[in-house]
Amino acid sequence: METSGEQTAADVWARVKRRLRAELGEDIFASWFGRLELDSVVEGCAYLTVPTRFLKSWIESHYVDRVLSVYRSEAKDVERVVIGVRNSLGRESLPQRRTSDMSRPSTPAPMPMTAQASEPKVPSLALPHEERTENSDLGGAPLDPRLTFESFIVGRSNALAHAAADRVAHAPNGQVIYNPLYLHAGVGLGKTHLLHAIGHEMRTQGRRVIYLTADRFMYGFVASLKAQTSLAFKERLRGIDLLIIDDVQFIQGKQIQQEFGHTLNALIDAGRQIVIAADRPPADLENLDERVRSRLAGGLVVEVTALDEALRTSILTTRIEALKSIHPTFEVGPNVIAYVARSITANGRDLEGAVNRLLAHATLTGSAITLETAEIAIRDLVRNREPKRVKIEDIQKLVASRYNVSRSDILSERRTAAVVRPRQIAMYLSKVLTLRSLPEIGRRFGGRDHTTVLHAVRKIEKALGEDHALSDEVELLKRMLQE
Ligand SMILES: Nc1ncnc2c1ncn2[C@@H]1O[C@H](COP(=O)(O)OP(=O)(O)OP(=O)(O)O)[C@@H](O)[C@H]1O
Repeated sequence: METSGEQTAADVWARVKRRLRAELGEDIFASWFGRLELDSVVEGCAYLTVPTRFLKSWIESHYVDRVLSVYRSEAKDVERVVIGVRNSLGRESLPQRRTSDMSRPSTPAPMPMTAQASEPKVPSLALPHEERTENSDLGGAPLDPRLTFESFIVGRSNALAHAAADRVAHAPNGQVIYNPLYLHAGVGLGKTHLLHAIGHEMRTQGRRVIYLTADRFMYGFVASLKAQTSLAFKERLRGIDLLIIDDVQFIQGKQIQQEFGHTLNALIDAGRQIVIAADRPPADLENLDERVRSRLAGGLVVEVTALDEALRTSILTTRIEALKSIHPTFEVGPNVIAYVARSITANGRDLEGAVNRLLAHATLTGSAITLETAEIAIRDLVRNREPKRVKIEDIQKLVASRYNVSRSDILSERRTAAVVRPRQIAMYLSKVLTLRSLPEIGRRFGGRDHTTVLHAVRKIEKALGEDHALSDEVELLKRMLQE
């Protein structure tokens, strides 16, 4: 049931979006804010979500101050804006596990899927009440009760990471081993799962554990700076046994990085265990200072590689078995499991989504899952994984909106610097992201000659090697176009 409070927050959010659209213009708004949604407003913090990490990092690095100031002009009590990524398949959809920890709020059992199945409810970013203690004072995020060692399936790709996590979590006499333990992997391969598992395990041993995402670390620090309690923040972190930081690649801002470095040093020197996860190895964390990178690399660095078919099959089988305790009639034959394991290769999150889609079909049709129904049920997940075809028109639109020119400027004869550079970038992106030939690209850029396109491509290639900011920018544009 909606409360009037929720309605007010939704009204404010609608006004914020209207203002952003008016201030930034339709193009920019549609490119970056069209999929930004309000999750909740808790204690002066507006939690907003977007569907991809890329959008999150883009908005954070380019627009977060703007969003906050517009928000504040509509709602004075909002002091912070935190942007999270909506889990595309929703963590809620994990099977409910029986845990001994009955004090935690139980998580809803998997929902039968309906037409909204592919866009399930966004998990709330707000902390459950039980977690609003020491953990929330430090900006800590709750641990998901479902992400435990018991529910983690070990296979070739994650055996080393699992063994290291297990050793850290079960170290005798609170010993500190591999400090920091640094896990890295692509999206959805189980890093967060292992971090939470370590956290749960150490909490059950009565150890003091703080789990922070990079956002929470940054906002925790900024908030305590504002309140002039940064010393206390550091000191309190030093009083814990285990600090877990997830998605460390998102830590940005000079002062925050420094603080992060100090915190690492202080905790490691004080013999506290640190466990970190990121989407890349320490050496590739371009945002971070060299000293911090080498500190991160100084413990044990382990990569989780892509889930192989045997592991995918085990994850699917275990999930389906777990769901059967709630939906006893849910039957999925080994041939269907094998088909799903072969088709969904990307990550654990998509496997979870596939199982939920199978459950939805089984529940809605009341019949057993066959290969044909499985194929229909997971079609969108399989299709989404095919590399996206990028259109030149989309490149032109995106680049134009990014550089505040119009698409017709890009196609025009105009030769002012404000137009030439974006045009060259758009040509370069067309060359590297599409299969079009140089003459074809030239034709689509207002009927230009192929040598003009070649010149633009070479020019941008050269500039990318010399200008890091440009190279980051172009990389972001590429990712945005390919998402
Ligand atoms: N080995 C595994 N056993 C069981 N579940 C797994 C395993 N690997 C991944 N999963 C599941 O896949 C989903 C995604 O995993 P997780 O959130 O840990 O990924 P991640 O590597 O942290 O991804 P991201 O970088 O997007 O945060 C979770 O539901 C997790 O439980």
